[in-house]
Amino acid sequence: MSTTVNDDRARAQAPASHAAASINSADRSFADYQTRHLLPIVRGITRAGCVAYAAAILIGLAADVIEISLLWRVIVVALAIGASAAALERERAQQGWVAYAFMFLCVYEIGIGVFASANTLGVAWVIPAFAMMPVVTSTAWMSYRHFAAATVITVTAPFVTFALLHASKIDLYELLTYVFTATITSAVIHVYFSRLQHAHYQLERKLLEQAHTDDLTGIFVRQRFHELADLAVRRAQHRGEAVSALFIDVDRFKSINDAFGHLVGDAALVLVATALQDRLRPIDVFGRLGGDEFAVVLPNCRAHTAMQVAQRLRAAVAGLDSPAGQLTISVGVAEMRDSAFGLIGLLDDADVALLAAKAAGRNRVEFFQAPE
Ligand SMILES: Nc1nc2c(ncn2[C@@H]2O[C@H](COP(=O)(O)OP(=O)(O)OP(=O)(O)O)[C@@H](O)[C@H]2O)c(=O)[nH]1
Repeated sequence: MSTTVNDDRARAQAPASHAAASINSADRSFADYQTRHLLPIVRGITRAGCVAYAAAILIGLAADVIEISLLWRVIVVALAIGASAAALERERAQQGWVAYAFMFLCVYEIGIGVFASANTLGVAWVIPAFAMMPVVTSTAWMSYRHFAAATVITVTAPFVTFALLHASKIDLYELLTYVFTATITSAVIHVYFSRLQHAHYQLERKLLEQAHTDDLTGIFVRQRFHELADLAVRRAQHRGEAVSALFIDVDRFKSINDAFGHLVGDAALVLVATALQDRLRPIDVFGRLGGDEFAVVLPNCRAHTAMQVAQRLRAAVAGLDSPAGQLTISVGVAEMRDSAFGLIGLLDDADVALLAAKAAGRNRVEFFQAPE
């Protein structure tokens, strides 16, 4: 599953008014989740189906009920079953594997019918196989629509087969009884499995959001910031674009805590984080590194522009109306010097510049000066 910086920002940081806009991306990620969790189940079912068909042929031959003159039919259809299972093994794209799952189902239903046509016991032998199909495949479908389509196939195919092979009335009644029961059972399994899947997906999302965002300020925590910033730096380097970073620290924050208490200190941190975030672009990666330290990675941004952004952020914080009196920040700015440096090198440079800003008196922006 690929997560873009924008998707992640939208999920983790979007205000409620943007919630509707992210519905589509939520749907997309549920489909990704299903591919992650459902595809192994579907592949397991198709592998088991291949083994079951091969076993049925061998048992049929051992029991001497397969008509040797018609053996080719069964073998041809067995190869088709194997081919559609093999296609499913290779496909990961959602549209593709769903299509192959339906193809496998159709070929398998035909395979059961062909098996009935090539053995001396006729349809009686395959009634359990037809009845098992809805139950066995009940968990494989991504939506109620897909499940309904699969049900139409698993219910229709045996009756078409029985009509073509002129099954007796008693066989038809037997089939009807089992397929009816199996279809109801499969619907129950599918509904409960889907609900479970949805609940698990929502829980997974919630836990990820909690793990990725700082509960005080609502912005990315250090680890997530590093992951997304690293991605942004690599992407910029791959495209040959400039990338810059800001290292930000609130000035004399300890004295704010000491003078006003930690609750007011917390409120000041929220004010600062919100003011900074509001002035950044959606593609910028912004995180809290810990305490009163923040960092920003600015993709496609040269030193000159990064300095302007930093000055804008500094001025915005200095203009905040805070219960802790005037708040100020110091900002260190650096532009990626050498592609071999990577994110860590870039942040190190910005950190050195931040120390220079602190040393020069705070409430300042300093650019990293590379040693001669
Ligand atoms: N209220 C509050 N305080 C925090 C939090 N995390 C860290 N701190 C405090 O933030 C202060 C950070 O101080 P420093 O950055 O070391 O120093 P400073 O006072 O800001 O001084 P300079 O950085 O040199 O300007 C410490 O006193 C921490 O206890 C938090 O989540 N809430």
